[in-house]
Amino acid sequence: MASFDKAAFFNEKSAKIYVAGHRGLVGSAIQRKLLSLGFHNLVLRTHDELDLTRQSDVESFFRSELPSYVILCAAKVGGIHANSTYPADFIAVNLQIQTNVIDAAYRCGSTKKLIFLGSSCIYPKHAPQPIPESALLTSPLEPTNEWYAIAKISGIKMCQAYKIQYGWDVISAMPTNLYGPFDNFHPQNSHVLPGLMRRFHEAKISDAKEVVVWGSGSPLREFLHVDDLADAVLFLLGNYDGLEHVNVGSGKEVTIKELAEMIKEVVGFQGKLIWDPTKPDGTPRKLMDNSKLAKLGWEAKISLRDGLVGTYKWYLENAVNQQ
Ligand SMILES: NC(=O)C1=CN([C@@H]2O[C@H](COP(=O)(O)OP(=O)(O)OC[C@H]3O[C@@H](n4cnc5c(N)ncnc54)[C@H](OP(=O)(O)O)[C@@H]3O)[C@@H](O)[C@H]2O)C=CC1
Ligand SMILES: C[C@H]1O[C@H](OP(=O)(O)OP(=O)(O)OC[C@H]2O[C@@H](n3cnc4c(=O)[nH]c(N)nc43)[C@H](O)[C@@H]2O)[C@@H](O)[C@@H](O)C1=O
Repeated sequence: MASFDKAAFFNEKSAKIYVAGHRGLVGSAIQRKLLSLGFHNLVLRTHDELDLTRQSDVESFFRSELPSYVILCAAKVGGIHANSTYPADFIAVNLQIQTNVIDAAYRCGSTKKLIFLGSSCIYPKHAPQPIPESALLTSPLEPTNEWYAIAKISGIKMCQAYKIQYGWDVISAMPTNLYGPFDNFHPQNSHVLPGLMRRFHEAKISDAKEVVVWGSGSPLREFLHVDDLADAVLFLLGNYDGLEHVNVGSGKEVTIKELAEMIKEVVGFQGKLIWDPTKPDGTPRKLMDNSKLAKLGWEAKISLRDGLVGTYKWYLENAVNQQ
């Protein structure tokens, strides 16, 4: 197995890079970033072309493509409602995808480095704030997304195990809540930001007087624009080869009430917000400690307000007729 030269990644513009999940929120941003930096030998497969839950298909794909780098952003993803409603899918599909991809990438022999993406929901419900990487597995998880979190924790541990046993250069990044172009704007299954953007937009168009927002409005969340995340992922590929996972966030948090007011204003909805207390709040607070990544030399650039304006523009131009 070739060893990883930290400086080399950004000079290897012809390296074969497999972006798993390239049509999703994160994968599409990573693809844009790679192309903008001059990387041109990308390997891409849609879900229909390669179902990553099928072990033998994944093994054949790696044996024939032999990528040098793998960025693993294919996953079963959704907001608080989807996580609570489809726990079997969230645990099984994510375990299958990540196990198949990580193992096949290692065994095909060509992959110099793989980055696995987890999520800030791996941390305990009542973790110390801001949450350091060392808070992993220190107390119970948030019940609304524990199935997804357990799969993601297994992914981190699998990467560590392959690094320890085989000396393979495999790392994990834990992004906070993300948003941006190519997000999922589904009314029930999406995350809060695209879900509310769509609801406020549809209320504005239909001249509705009220919009219902889930929960109490008091939970705190940290949002990161997906273009910042893509930049951080490539930064880590070029600059990090440690055993421990790395938090990736903006360092800024807002309450869901503040977020809702901001989206309302960006969309231009004039009516009232009605809070639905029958819907779960989820984790009360989820601000990550991003000092490890800051010490390596990376920080977020896109403010939440600018990111919201850009995302709403993208929504109007590309996704407004989505079902
Ligand atoms: N969105 C967020 O707020 C956060 C996301 N993350 C993590 O970032 C990563 C990317 O998430 P995100 O971009 O939001 O997710 P999306 O749902 O936007 O994209 C997921 C991608 O995975 C692909 N995919 C899903 N199942 C399969 C399968 N069985 N076989 C092949 N491909 C499959 C989809 O392919 P296709 O398009 O062809 O259907 C899609 O391109 C995930 O690991 C997620 O856990 C972490 C923190 C927050
Ligand atoms: C990224 C992270 O995302 C998920 O965790 P979450 O942060 O709780 O995700 P969320 O965006 O769905 O909700 C954030 C908050 O917002 C409130 N909320 C209000 N109104 C709407 C609403 O309309 N839709 C949604 N989804 N939430 C709403 C909602 O009640 C909650 O208090 C994990 O499942 C897991 O997938 C994960 O890793």
